[in-house]
Amino acid sequence: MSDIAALPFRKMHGLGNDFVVLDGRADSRALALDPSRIRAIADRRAGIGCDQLIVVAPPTDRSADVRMLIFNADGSEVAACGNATRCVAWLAMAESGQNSVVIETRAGLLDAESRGPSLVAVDMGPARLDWREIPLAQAEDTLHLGISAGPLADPVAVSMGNPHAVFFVEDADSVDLEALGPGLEHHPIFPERSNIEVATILPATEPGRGRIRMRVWERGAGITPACGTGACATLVAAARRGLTPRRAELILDGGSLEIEWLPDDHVLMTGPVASSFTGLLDVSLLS
Ligand SMILES: N[C@@H](CCC[C@H](N)C(=O)O)C(=O)O
Repeated sequence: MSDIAALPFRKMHGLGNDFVVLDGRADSRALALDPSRIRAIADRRAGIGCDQLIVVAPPTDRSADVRMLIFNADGSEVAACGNATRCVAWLAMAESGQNSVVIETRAGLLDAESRGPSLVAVDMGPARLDWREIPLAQAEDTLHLGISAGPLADPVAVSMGNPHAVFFVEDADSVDLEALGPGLEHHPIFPERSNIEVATILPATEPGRGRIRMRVWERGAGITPACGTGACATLVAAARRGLTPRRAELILDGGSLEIEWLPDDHVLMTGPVASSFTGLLDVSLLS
């Protein structure tokens, strides 16, 4: 029998966008996973299966309660993940018994607070709109990016700490994202690749609050049922184009998020958190 202990994990999700969450504060092996191990854990047939692997780590900034590391299913480390931020905030608030928490990410310090037993609001920081911040390979107007693929054209580029290209279409549900996503994700205009959103503006049901149907092809993960940063980027893109007010319900495959682009340019995201089960990672996935 192996004397190497298995590593505890928790499976969580935000609107079906699912995560394997490891605690690097309790076991430093979680802080040293290389991309091939991350891919093995994320594999839905041979591993645990997830869209992103999240490692909770000790903060390096004294004003933060916890730090989170974010890895896509393909093993790439990224700076932002809206749905996982709500999950980590929920865990940190459960640990501390507090109603609010500060989370350190590579995209910055994010303030989160509880809005109910399994509802969390996160200030996702400012939307970044300069072409260098997306980043793009060359100077371009981020409100009208000159790229296209099949029926998709003229996206808005927004960074929420990670890159997004939002295409507005008549009917987001009829877009073949499986076919169009990979080429757009790897388009040469995006030196760090990009997340790709397709969005349709729906009739509003109350004044001052838009409604947007959105689907996503995530960089490093493919089609997922929801993307928190994608929802933030889509609301910002719609408001910049004058298609909605600065607040909207974003209707994703996995459910809805409430998004508001605040006057200080920060984006507030509110949505649910779910903890599915806990388990032990087989040591064969760690070596
Ligand atoms: N699912 C996430 C975004 C995860 C990272 C993204 N795929 C990227 O590569 O930037 C979310 O909820 O925001």
